[in-house]
Amino acid sequence: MKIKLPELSRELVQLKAQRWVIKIGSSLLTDDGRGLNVDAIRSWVRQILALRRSGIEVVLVSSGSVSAGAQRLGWTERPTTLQARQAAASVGQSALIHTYEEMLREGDRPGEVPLHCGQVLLTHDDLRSRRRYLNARSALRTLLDMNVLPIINENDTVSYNAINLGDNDTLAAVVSNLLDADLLVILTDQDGLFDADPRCYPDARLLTEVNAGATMLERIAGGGGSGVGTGGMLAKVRAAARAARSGTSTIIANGRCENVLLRLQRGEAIGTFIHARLPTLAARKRWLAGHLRAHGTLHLDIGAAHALLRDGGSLLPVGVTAIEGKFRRGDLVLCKDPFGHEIARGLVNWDALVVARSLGKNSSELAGDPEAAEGVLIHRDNLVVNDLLSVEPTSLP
Ligand SMILES: Nc1ncnc2c1ncn2[C@@H]1O[C@H](COP(=O)(O)OP(=O)(O)O)[C@@H](O)[C@H]1O
Ligand SMILES: N[C@@H](CCC(=O)OP(=O)(O)O)C(=O)O
Repeated sequence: MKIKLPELSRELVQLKAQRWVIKIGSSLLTDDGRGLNVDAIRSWVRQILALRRSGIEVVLVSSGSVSAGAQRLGWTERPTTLQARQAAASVGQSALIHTYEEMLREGDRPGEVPLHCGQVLLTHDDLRSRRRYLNARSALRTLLDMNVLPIINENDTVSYNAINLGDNDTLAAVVSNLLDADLLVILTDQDGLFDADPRCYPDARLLTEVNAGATMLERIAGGGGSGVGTGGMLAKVRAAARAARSGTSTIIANGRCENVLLRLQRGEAIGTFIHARLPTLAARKRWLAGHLRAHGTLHLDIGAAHALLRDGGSLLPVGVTAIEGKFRRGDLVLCKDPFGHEIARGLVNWDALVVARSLGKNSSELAGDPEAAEGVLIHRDNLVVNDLLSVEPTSLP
C-alpha cells in the first residue's frame, strides 16, 4: 500500500517514497546534442530496474526527441521552425523509445517478469480538459498496475507553440500532481540548484535544501538553460512549486553522477532537495490550479475580493467591474483585486459577451437574462484562491 506523507526529507526518501516521477533532460540524454547517449541511458535504466525491484513505482518523463531527431537527420543546429521541430520530434521519439526498450531487455533476469515500457505522449489539451486529464490519469495508473514503465513526453509532432507545454519540467510536475507522486527527481547537467548559474559564475554554491515556492529561488534560477534543453533552471524551480501542490517533494540532481538514483534512494545528500512545504490542494483544485494558460481576466471590486478571500464564497457579477479577453463558458480566467493583484482563478460560467452585459448587476437585475439568470459567475467549487497558488499561468496571446 502506498504511504502518503505531507512532506519528505532525505532520510525518509529511503524509507517512504514509493512513487517516483523521474525527469531526464535533453542535454543529458543527447550528450549536449551529439545524439542519444546509449551508455548513460543504459545506466539510468539499470537503476530504474533496481528501484522497481525494491518496490518503487517509477514514471519516466523523458525529453530528447527533438535533439535526437535533429542529430539523426544530420542537422547541425537545433530546429527553429515549427515544421522542422515537429519532424525532428517524430524521428527522435521513436529512436528514444527503441533505445529504452532495448536497455530494459538488456536488464532482464531469468525467472523475473520483464519490465516493459509504454510510450505516453501528452499535449496541453490532454491536461486542460478535465475529461482528458482524468483519462490520462487512469491510463497511467493502469500501466503502473500492470508493471509497465510509462515513458512520457510532450507530443511535439502535433503540438504548436501557442498551445504547447513548452518544457518537460512542467510536464513532470503536472504528472506528479496527476499521480500523487511522493518524489519528483529532475536529472540535469548540473549538480543541482546553485545560488547563481554555475556556467557564468564558477564560484556559485550548491543549495542542498530549500522550500518549494520560496521567492528567492526564481531570482537565482533566472538564467538561461544549456541551449540544448528548453526550460532552464527556472522551469525546474517552478516545477517543484507545482509538484508541491500534491505534497510531492523534488530533488534536482546531476544525471551524470554515478548511480545517482540509487544514491538518492539511500538518502545521500546529493543534489538540491526542495521540500513540499506549500499547502496541498484537493485533486480537482490541483487540476484547476495547474492550468497553464488563462483565457481572460475579471477585475473585482473590494467587496467581491473579500467574498472570495475571506468568506470562501462564489463570484457574483455584481462585484465585477471590468473584463479582458474573449473567453468562453468553461474557460479559465484570472480574478484581480482593485489593485491589479491576482487573487484567484477559476472556470467561468458564461461567455465574455454575457459577462460584459452583466457587470455590476445583482440577481434581480439579471433575472430577465436567460443566459445569466443562474446568477453565479464562478462557482466556489471551480475557484482556487491565491494563497493556495504559487505558479503564475501565462495569458493566451
Ligand atoms: N542557479 C542555477 N543553478 C544551476 N543551473 C542553473 C542556474 N541558473 C541557470 N542554470 C542553467 O540551467 C541549465 C539546466 O537547464 P536545461 O538546459 O533546461 O537542462 P535540461 O536539459 O536538463 O532540462 C544548466 O546547465 C545551467 O546553465
Ligand atoms: N519535448 C521536448 C523536450 C522539451 C524539454 O523540456 O527539454 P528539456 O529542457 O531538456 O527537458 C523533446 O523531447 O525534445
